[in-house]
Amino acid sequence: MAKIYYDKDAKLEHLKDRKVAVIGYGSQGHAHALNLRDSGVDVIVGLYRGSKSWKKAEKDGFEVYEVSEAVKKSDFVSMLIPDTVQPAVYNKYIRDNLKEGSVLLFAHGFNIHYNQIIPPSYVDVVLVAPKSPGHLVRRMFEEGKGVPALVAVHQDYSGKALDYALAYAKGLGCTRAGVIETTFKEETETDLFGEQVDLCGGVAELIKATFEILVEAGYQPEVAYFEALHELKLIVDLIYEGGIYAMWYSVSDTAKYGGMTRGKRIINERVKEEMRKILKEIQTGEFAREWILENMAGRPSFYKLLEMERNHPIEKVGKELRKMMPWIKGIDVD
Ligand SMILES: NC(=O)C1=CN([C@@H]2O[C@H](COP(=O)(O)OP(=O)(O)OC[C@H]3O[C@@H](n4cnc5c(N)ncnc54)[C@H](OP(=O)(O)O)[C@@H]3O)[C@@H](O)[C@H]2O)C=CC1
Ligand SMILES: CC(=O)[C@](C)(O)C(=O)O
Repeated sequence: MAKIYYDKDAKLEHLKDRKVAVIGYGSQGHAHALNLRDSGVDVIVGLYRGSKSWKKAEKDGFEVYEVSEAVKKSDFVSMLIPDTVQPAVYNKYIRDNLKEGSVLLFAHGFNIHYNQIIPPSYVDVVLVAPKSPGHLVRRMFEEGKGVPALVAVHQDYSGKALDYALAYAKGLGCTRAGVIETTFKEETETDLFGEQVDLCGGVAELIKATFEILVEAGYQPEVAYFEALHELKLIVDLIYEGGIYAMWYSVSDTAKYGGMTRGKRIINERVKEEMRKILKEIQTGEFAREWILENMAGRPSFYKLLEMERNHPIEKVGKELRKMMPWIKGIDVD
């Protein structure tokens, strides 16, 4: 059984004399900066000139500096910019400004695990990876709750790297929920696998396929939306609250029988074989190389695919129907 760390196992005092430079102010960056400051940590923000996040961070009351300046003014650097730009920004603005004994923190292990960033020997290198989108890291903290996280130590120059990681996780509110110690390898490979076959990729394709097949069979798009997407949230909440069995317990016997017999025809052995191939591509670095090359080429496929997602018919139907549900907070995507 994994060792799980909670509030009692983490001491914010380890950050008492530290100045944390949160580099990036996006999904994770804004949440980390706000939660840490609310936890009494001294936080500044590092961005690039012209960043649309600069004004947001200033409006939230942070001192904002260009990345190199923020690193020079700090002894704890939190890398919360996109994985794809981290190596270039690190090499140009961070590496030569890191003080001996600084802590270099990541929220995803990609660039350390695939050797895209090689830190100097005189710093601690740690991971604090919230298992949640950034906006919920903030929302749950404000509600007095927390999201679980993974922590890992890649390099322990000070002998206290895990203490710093746990203190940071506590500052985010993650030790309220529980924090598991892992490795950069395990966090990276499981996170990539989950977001590709389940959380993002798999779920999105299942929702769209359900919607498309119902609509092409002549059912109303609105009915298809409620079945394929809206109700999924309610079902997943049941699973979140009490596990898959609690969901079976709560749905009708007809849904139990239909789901237990037909679900295995969807996620069948052929599908599982494809999932194992995807995991292999992650473990061998094949996916990482493909993603790095896609970015070096200017993201030709990435933007085309994203546009197709944005223009899928389910988006138009959903936007109209969600207007009828004012309790849905919504996320500003423009
Ligand atoms: N999104 C999530 O929920 C999760 C993300 N992570 C990890 O967190 C890290 C940050 O990801 P995420 O929060 O999603 O990133 P976002 O894309 O949401 O935010 C990126 C931030 O970095 C800024 N930025 C972009 N380029 C540069 C640059 N060259 N120099 C300085 N700042 C820059 C952006 O400013 P501007 O907008 O102005 O360009 C923005 O403020 C990644 O390692 C990711 O894997 C981990 C767990 C979950
Ligand atoms: C929220 C999370 O951890 C994801 C889906 O893996 C990500 O956004 O990188």
